[in-house]
Amino acid sequence: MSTELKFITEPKTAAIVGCPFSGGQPKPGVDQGPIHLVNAGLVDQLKELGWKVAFDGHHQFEEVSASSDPPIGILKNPRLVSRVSQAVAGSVGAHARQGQFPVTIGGDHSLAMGTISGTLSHYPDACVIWIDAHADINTIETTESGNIHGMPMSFLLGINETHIPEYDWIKPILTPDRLVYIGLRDVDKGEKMILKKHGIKAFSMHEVDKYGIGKVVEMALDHVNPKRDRPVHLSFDVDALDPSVAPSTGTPVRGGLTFREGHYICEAIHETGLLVAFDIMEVNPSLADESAVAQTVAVGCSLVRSALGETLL
Ligand SMILES: NC(=[NH2+])NCCC[C@H](N)C(=O)O
Ligand SMILES: [Mn+2]
Ligand SMILES: [Mn+2]
Repeated sequence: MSTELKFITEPKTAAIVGCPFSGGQPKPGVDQGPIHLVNAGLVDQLKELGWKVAFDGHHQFEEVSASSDPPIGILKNPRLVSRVSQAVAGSVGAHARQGQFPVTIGGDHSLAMGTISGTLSHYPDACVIWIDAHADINTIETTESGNIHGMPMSFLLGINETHIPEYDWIKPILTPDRLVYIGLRDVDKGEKMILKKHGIKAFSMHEVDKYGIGKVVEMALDHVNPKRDRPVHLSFDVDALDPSVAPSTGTPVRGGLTFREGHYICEAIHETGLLVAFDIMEVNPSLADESAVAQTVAVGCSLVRSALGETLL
């Protein structure tokens, strides 16, 4: 491994948190993402990098019947999404407390309510670097789709005006200055207003084009981690990558990160030594043909390896 991750205890252990879950959005298949990533050899690849790997199967989430989970406002599967993320928060938090490095594989991005809550339960001053085509910060008031995978940040920041008791378990301790985005290019009108109102820093594809990815990652770190002392949670939605690089995902948007730009982000953040958790989300193996699926799964695995210290030389 190139750099030591300073918050992680020896012998370095990566805990795979497999989350076969699709309830935060309507397209079936994204729940199969984690199974494909593990079947592609992710565990052995991380061992090859020098990690001990803890993986004892994918999460088995409780079932919540559709009839007992009617929409709240227009939010779909609100109780199910909440309970699943609460369970994930428990696992991620437990691994973090043991000094392990949780690698959460989704599943849709609503799961980040769980992963980030878990990280913050052990590292309350952690910052979040969110790599995505989307801001996923819609509130109960602004969401047009009602898909909760477009909303996790609003719950984590505590900026919803409407109170939904089911989500009371989320402690909104993340502050807007400890969140930064890279890769945005499909941001809803309401989300743009939220980003402005709270002064949340975002590097869209425009800034990636303008400054180059090296400078953008440096500026992003300077913003959320000026003294380079805060633990970093990196949440990576594969749709941040261009659809030519990662085609098998539910909400692809053209004009995305190249293969190298995506990997560079993971490598550079690993190099800080501050990384404490990584999510790879929104791989949907039932979208696109077989070779496109294999390509997307392979990219998912290689992003995880980069975040865990794989270097080119
Ligand atoms: N995790 C994702 N892929 N999110 C896509 C969100 C799309 C849209 N902004 C919505 O709120 O529905
Ligand atoms: Mn996205
Ligand atoms: Mn996302």
